Amino acid sequence: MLFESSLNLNLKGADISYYPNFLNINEANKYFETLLDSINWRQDEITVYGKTHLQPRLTAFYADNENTYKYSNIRMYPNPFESNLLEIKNKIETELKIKFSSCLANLYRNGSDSNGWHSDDEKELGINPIIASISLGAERIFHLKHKTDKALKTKLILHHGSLLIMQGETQHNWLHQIPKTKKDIGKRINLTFRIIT
Ligand SMILES: O=C(O)CCC(=O)C(=O)O
Ligand SMILES: [Fe+2]
Repeated sequence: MLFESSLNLNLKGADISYYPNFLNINEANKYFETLLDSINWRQDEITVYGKTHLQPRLTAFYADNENTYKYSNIRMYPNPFESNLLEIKNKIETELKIKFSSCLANLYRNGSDSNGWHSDDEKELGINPIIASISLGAERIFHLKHKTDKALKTKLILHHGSLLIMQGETQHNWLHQIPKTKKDIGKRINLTFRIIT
């Protein structure tokens, strides 16, 4: 059973579980190497608090429909799914028994790339979205903090081949980020499968 070693974070007003070995090492290595080249990576300009700057990572957006995804004042137009992403999507869907429509991919080129505090609460995700997030490559730290109760925060390392699932009220009550790190680390790919209708 793939999910035998899972961890529920047990956070107030959140439903987050973590599966460190969702992909085995051979699958994880293969997907990391192929997706670095096969994904249509780009660096967009975003506008946050009225200021426009380049996003501190590369991204790409894939979907099996035409629906766009708008966040931080950019609108992402989907590419059709490519074969490796489809394989991973199918594997997650088989395990979770949920269909995803879309995948937002992130490439953190080194420790200077990051993803600032946010919730995935855009209206096209619907209420209480489920997000399945795959990590490949360098390990990065995932920070979580409660929106109102300042005492509540936690962090976990996202391992190569792992799956993190956020669902329920998580995005209402919590923010997450991938901070920069001064460590000399390599590239990390993150794939967030979402339902965008
Ligand atoms: O890179 C990660 O693990 C998080 C990505 C993320 O939060 C997002 O794309 O919304
Ligand atoms: Fe996010």
